[in-house]
Amino acid sequence: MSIPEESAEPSDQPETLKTEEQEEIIEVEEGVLTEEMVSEGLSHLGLDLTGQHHVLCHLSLPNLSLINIHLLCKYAHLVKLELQHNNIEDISCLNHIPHLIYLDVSHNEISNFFQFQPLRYLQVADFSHNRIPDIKDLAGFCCLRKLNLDYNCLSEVSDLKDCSMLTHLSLAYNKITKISNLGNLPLIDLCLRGNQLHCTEGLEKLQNIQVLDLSRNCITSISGIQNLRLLYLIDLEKNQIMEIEDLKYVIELPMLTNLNLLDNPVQEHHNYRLTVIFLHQGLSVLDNKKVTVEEKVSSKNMFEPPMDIVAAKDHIMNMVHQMAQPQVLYQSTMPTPNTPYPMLVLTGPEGCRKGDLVRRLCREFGEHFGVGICHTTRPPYSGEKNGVDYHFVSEEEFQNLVVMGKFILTMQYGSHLFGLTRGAIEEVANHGVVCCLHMELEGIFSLKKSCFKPRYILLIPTAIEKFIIHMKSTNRYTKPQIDLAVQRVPLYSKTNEERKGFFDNVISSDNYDEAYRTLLEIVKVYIIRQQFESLSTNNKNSPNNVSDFESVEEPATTPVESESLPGTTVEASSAKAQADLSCQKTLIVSLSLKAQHGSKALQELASLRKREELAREAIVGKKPGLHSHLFKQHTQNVASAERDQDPGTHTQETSGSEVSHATSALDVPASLGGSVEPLDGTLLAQTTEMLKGQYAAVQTFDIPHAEIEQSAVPGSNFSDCGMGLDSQSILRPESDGHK
Ligand SMILES: Nc1ncnc2c1ncn2[C@@H]1O[C@H](COP(=O)(O)OP(=O)(O)OP(=O)(O)O)[C@@H](O)[C@H]1O
Repeated sequence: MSIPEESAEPSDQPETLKTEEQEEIIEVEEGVLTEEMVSEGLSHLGLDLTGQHHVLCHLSLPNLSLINIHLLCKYAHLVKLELQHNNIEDISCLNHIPHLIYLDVSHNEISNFFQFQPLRYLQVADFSHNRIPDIKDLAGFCCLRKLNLDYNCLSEVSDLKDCSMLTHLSLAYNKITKISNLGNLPLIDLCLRGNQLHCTEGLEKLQNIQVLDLSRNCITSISGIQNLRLLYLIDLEKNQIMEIEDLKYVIELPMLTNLNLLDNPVQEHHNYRLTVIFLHQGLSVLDNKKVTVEEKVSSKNMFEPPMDIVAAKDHIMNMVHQMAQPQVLYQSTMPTPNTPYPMLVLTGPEGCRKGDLVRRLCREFGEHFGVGICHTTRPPYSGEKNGVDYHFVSEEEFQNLVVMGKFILTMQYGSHLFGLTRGAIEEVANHGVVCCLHMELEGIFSLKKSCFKPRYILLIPTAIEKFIIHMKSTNRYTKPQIDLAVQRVPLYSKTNEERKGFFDNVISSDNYDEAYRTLLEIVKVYIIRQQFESLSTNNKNSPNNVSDFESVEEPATTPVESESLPGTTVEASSAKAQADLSCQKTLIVSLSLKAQHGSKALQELASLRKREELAREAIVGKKPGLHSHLFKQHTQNVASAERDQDPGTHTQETSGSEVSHATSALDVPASLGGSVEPLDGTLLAQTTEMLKGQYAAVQTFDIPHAEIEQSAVPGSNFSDCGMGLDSQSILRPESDGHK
């Protein structure tokens, strides 16, 4: 059976037609938006344009390979339209959807930027992953807040200046080499990740910006971003920032808390992380890692250590070097609980003439005071003499002295080193006088860590202009030196304010002569008290107690207090200038008193008395200790066992004591020339009488008695108002201090 040709023909014809139709339908279905698709993608019931009918106003049509979306012209009521992941090139249908608020056409084939009538209500537009080559004027899009243009073909950012509502703009992974014409956009968040920027030029006017992503560019300079005062996060990962110096613009950003510099050459710098943390102390996240409190403290200690830390380090260094040397006995300055070696230290900024004051005091009252001569690497000023003003040494010599453990303290001031040796104090102490020093604040911090407990007097300029004029007039100081000195003035006043009792007295240095008079006021009271104190100590320790001495009225402290403002001190000082004469008389009295005892200072006698007493106690077995082995030869082992139990006895002084006493139980200290006999009760009694006489003389010499009484330390007695270890300061700080 065969099929007739005719019948075969007609059946063929429709077959062919059907295939074409079918193909056409398939083609349409593949790229064209249909009603069915729309109906499936609609959601969210809302009101239409008239406000009278309810309509579905969200349309979501992702991943449908759509090319033709003209059908959307019929859906004018849409407010949200999502067309991501299609193949759309033409979005002109949007002209017919005037109330659109949200538009997502990401991942399409769009190459024309916003080629439709301005959508007045459009707030959020996502055009990422398209082929847009440039940005055009968006002036009509007056509600646009967020615009995403990531992964397009943009080479320049411009023409956005009229988007007066635009706060979020993302332009990541384009080919942008230049930012221009952004004007004063109210941008808060700007992303320029993955472009080809070399600098941050063009961003400086974005005053509202808070988050800035500039990662994965070729940025070498971030100049201009210092103007972005609200910026709190800046991502600069994978750029070409080389130097810490380049970060100076970041450091000026007051709100910055989060900085990312990962994969920049600057990270290779030594101590990079701590340096950046130190430079911007407001950072809480650096390189995507939380900044810890420990890091902040370490960075501060590394780059701007508090004076306490510097002093502690200096002290440790000097102690270690001292320990490494053969131990030396310093007889004259050996501290004991009741008779510390008295010292007077003047501090203040360079140029306040504290050195001159120290020298003048020691020149005029050399029987009481001697200058402790420090070492320095600075060259002598004209007129200065080696061994008189300083021991002028080379840097190498200075370092050798450090290693030899000679220093009690060292400090660098400007480009020069300064140091105080134990020998310098001992030298003065050997003459039986008070050691006077002048030094910068750092030196004070360091000295406070030592066994010495001097009286500290702060000299502070209150009239800065005058201070500068004085410094200039000396022709000694360079401009940077003057600047440094002036800059350090607040450091002194701040220390005085914050650390109650840190300084025993404060004197204004504005007027040199007045400052000297005030200094005399302070030291005159000191001299009297010091002598009474020494005597009192001897008196207590002596078996031949001079009982009637105890009835002597306690002298007073000076009213110049460390807490008083420098200005107040000046007033006080001028009020007391009239008492200067009496002060001088007092000094004369004490000088004559001293003359009667040969050249030995009372504090020396007291020191000797103390040691004698310890020896005496050891003999009678009342207080076995260091001295006991000197007398009980047969119990040597026991004594050394005791010593071993007390690690404190291995201090420099102790070991020295052992050496010195090894020859004779009652050896006279070398500082006394080895010829002075141990004191006996008669001498003590004589001394007491002498001082009583002196005290009476002082009273007749017009020392304002009321002044003395007013400032007396309540509850204290003579033995605890000395100027040293375990004693209250003579001029008691008003509140609890740090001494
Ligand atoms: N051992 C030391 N430790 C700490 N500071 C010191 C030491 N020796 C000196 N100084 C201080 O170093 C600073 C510089 O010393 P320099 O002798 O150049 O000062 P100056 O110009 O004489 O200052 P001033 O007029 O205040 O005495 C001064 O403030 C001085 O007091």
